[in-house]
Amino acid sequence: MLRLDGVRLVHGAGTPTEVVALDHVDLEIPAGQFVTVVGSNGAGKSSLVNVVAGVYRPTRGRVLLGGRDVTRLAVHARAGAVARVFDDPLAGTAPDLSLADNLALAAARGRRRRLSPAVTPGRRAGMREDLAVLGLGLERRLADPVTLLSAGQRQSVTMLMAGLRKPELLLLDEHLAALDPRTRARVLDLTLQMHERLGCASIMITHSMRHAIEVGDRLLVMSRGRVIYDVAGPAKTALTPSDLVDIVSGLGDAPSDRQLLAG
Ligand SMILES: Nc1ncnc2c1ncn2[C@@H]1O[C@H](COP(=O)(O)OP(=O)(O)OP(=O)(O)O)[C@@H](O)[C@H]1O
Repeated sequence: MLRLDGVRLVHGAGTPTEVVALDHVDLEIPAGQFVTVVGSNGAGKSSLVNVVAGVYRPTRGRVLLGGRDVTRLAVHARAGAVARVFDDPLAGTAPDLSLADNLALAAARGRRRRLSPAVTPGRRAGMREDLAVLGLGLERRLADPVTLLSAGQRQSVTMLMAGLRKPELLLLDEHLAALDPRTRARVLDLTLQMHERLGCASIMITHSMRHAIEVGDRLLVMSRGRVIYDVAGPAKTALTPSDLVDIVSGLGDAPSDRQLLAG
């Protein structure tokens, strides 16, 4: 379970370029829940994920993971519990290392490093099995540097790597954005299978209104650093993309920033 208590994040505090990226964010996401997040540019979606991942320390408030206060833990210190997939398919893997080495590094993430051969024959067999599940023939390419793989193949491998450490939390930062429609559908399937298998909490940032509505259990809309709309169940599935565009752009039924401030 992920919990944010009164999280505020200010960049450049006290300078002329001060920006309040997150403000009064209170959020609980139980294990097993898949949450989609939408909002216009600059709404605070990446800031939310960055605070949860430990990239930024909140100016105020707390972040709890599995009941543990991780607010002051650095990215590497929570890497065993939090996995993240970025929008750039090239960001999640080390390009010059082989597929096998990338998988070995991912499996070791968040663990104490030991001086032992990274890829034993036994581990190689396990990697082939894991890769075969992707259905991309990558189980025959363990020795290839990942730079030879297509964007969709790399993002699929990144998803696989994210799941290897059995994280409590999966952060998906527009991870489908750079993919063509067919690959996008395949990586989304893989994402949902992984979420089910891990039983973790997942947060998926998207600019696709259709995905935001159709995927997952709960939908959050962010605006100016706040969660202004939080919907689940039948009310979520009843939304249309056009309703959601209205809410995101401040024309719909979500409470306005003015109402939130008043309340
Ligand atoms: N490192 C930083 N330094 C200063 N300001 C920042 C920094 N990171 C984000 N911001 C500002 O914080 C606000 C929220 O940005 P954030 O990236 O979280 O928005 P977003 O909803 O993810 O937007 P997008 O959809 O464009 O990615 C913006 O005004 C942004 O310019």
